[in-house]
Amino acid sequence: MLKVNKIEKNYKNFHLNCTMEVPAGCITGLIGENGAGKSTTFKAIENLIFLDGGSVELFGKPHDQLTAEEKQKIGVVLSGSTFSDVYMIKDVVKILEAVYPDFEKEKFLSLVERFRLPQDQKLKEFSTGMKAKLKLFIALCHNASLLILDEPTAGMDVVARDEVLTLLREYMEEDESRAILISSHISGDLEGLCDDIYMIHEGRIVLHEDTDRLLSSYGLLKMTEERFRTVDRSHLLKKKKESYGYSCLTDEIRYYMENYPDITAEKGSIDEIIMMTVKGEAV
Ligand SMILES: Nc1ncnc2c1ncn2[C@@H]1O[C@H](COP(=O)(O)OP(=O)(O)OP(=O)(O)O)[C@@H](O)[C@H]1O
Repeated sequence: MLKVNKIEKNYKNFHLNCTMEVPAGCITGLIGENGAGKSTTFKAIENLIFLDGGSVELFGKPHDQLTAEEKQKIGVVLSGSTFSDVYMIKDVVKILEAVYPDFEKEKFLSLVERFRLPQDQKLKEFSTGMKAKLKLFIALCHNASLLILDEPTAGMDVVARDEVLTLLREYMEEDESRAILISSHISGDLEGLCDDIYMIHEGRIVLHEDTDRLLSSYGLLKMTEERFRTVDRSHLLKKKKESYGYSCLTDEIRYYMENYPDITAEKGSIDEIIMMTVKGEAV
């Protein structure tokens, strides 16, 4: 449904070089620290910035050749974008009715009620989390087949984040041919939601993995220096020197558990896997 093929974007101190794919029926996550290149990737997909190289395909077509109807099939949350502060929900509804032929007004208003957004206040009086929910409801309410969501949970508390993740799961359950690309720097949000996860660091994709495999097969191994010298390194991805020897990231934790009982093996959290992927040394 979405193919990002070796896109490049050069800023003064930043170079993006990214390849990724979002198939129909999948929720794909993009995770990375501040400044890693998530928003730049999303803007590139949305054709909001000029590319220095590569291409983006949406629904099998170059992204700059989509018809108005095809563009309506994409629901977008981008960081920063919002309506005028003086609008109230009823004004937003009027605009959405004019912009989207497929605008689902009843669904939109039921979400506004379900998530308790105030209908008698101007947007400038909305909290950050309320504004973030409003942006997401707009993306969800014009029957899009692909959602491109840049940090949709930014500014939300734990309860609101959980509610929103439930909403996204419901959206996929309604029609399994849909797809979602979602970014976050909070790994917990993506861990329980996404089918696969891309990690971006300094503009490059440093890891792409099925979420189940990431959680079941990746792990951290702790071993003495002596063991490190003799261990089979074919499934070691990164290493880090420690006082006791080495800690290593593996994508085959069971292999080491079965064959090296003297090695301490721990299933890593996604945050630990990211830290080792980014900060660890090549083996
Ligand atoms: N218009 C621009 N001009 C120059 N540099 C830019 C521009 N837009 C982004 N950058 C730089 O590109 C890099 C990536 O920024 P980007 O917003 O894509 O990161 P991000 O992963 O979305 O970060 P965050 O989690 O903080 O939102 C940063 O170093 C940023 O300073």
